[in-house]
Amino acid sequence: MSIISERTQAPSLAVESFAGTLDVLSRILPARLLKPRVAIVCGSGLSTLASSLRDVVEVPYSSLQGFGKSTVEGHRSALAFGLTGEGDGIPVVAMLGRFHPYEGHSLSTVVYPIRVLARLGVRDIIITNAAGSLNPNLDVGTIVSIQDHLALPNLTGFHPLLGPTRPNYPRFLPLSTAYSRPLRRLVFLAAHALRLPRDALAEGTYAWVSGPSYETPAEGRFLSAAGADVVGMSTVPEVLAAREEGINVCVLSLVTNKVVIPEYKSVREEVQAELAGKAIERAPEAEVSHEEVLSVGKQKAEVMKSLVAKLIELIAAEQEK
Ligand SMILES: O=P(O)(O)O[C@H]1O[C@H](CO)[C@@H](O)[C@H]1O
Ligand code: HPA
Repeated sequence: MSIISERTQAPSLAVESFAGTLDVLSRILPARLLKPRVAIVCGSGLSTLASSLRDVVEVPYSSLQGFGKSTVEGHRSALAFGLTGEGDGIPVVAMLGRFHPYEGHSLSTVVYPIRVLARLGVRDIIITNAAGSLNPNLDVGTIVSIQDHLALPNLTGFHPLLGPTRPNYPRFLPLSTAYSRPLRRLVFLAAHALRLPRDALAEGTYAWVSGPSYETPAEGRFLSAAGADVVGMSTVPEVLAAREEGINVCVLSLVTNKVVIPEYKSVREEVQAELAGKAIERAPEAEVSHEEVLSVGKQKAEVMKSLVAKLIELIAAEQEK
């Protein structure tokens, strides 16, 4: 089996199921919710980002052809359609849970919901995730507005856009402006409007790794030396599909942990000191866990939620200009 068919499934299969998915949605949703103006993808532990929407209609992924099931704790499996903002409200759709390749989903399944959102008319997307910090200046709890990515899987052949050319899709997608500068500007204006402290929001580069293991110290050092500020196991495939569909992309990473990059202390010297009867100082060995990731998501849910809500208001105002 070729790399392409093994890794991506036939893209045409997914394309054929759009009609069924859109038909289900058009039967379930009231007209005012059927054309969302902005989409949110909720990262690990961040499904509450959609909890401030009103008049919500939740559509389980299980009722939508082509959607998988999210199996990761902290991810639900439903689309939430609702309104935000004052007056008539701004129609928004939130993905309560995403698919990661490490769960066993093909890359075409991972990005399928993004392609559905495009067909619902979404023009701007806010993709969120939980991420580990590789940059000593980015503390746990910081929100990072992503300006670029480093995707080793893409560079080595695990890429969501592999496959035959399709009509109306670019063969060679440019990515130098993938992370919309106008949207990143609105992120900082939203933070200003909310009077968030300066260090609550930073800018940085996201490294995509396949997971599901967290990074070894050497991998952490490698990604950091290569220019990445945060690392995670999602988002980049969604960004690529969104850009291919012509959607403007904004990514917000919540730093949930520091990637463990200790200074190596020689075990030989430690043993020699021990044998010589000298006192030895052992640094505690740290490990990251998904529980820690979820717990920071929970603690920071409110600030993320208000930032996303304000950002949607600003995006909607721009769309009307
Ligand atoms: O990127 P999201 O889905 O927020 O989740 C992040 O958290 C999980 C690891 O704790 C990984 O799936 C990683 O990508
Ligand atoms: N590494 C990879 N993905 C993650 C991390 C991490 O440290 N934290 C949250 N998602």
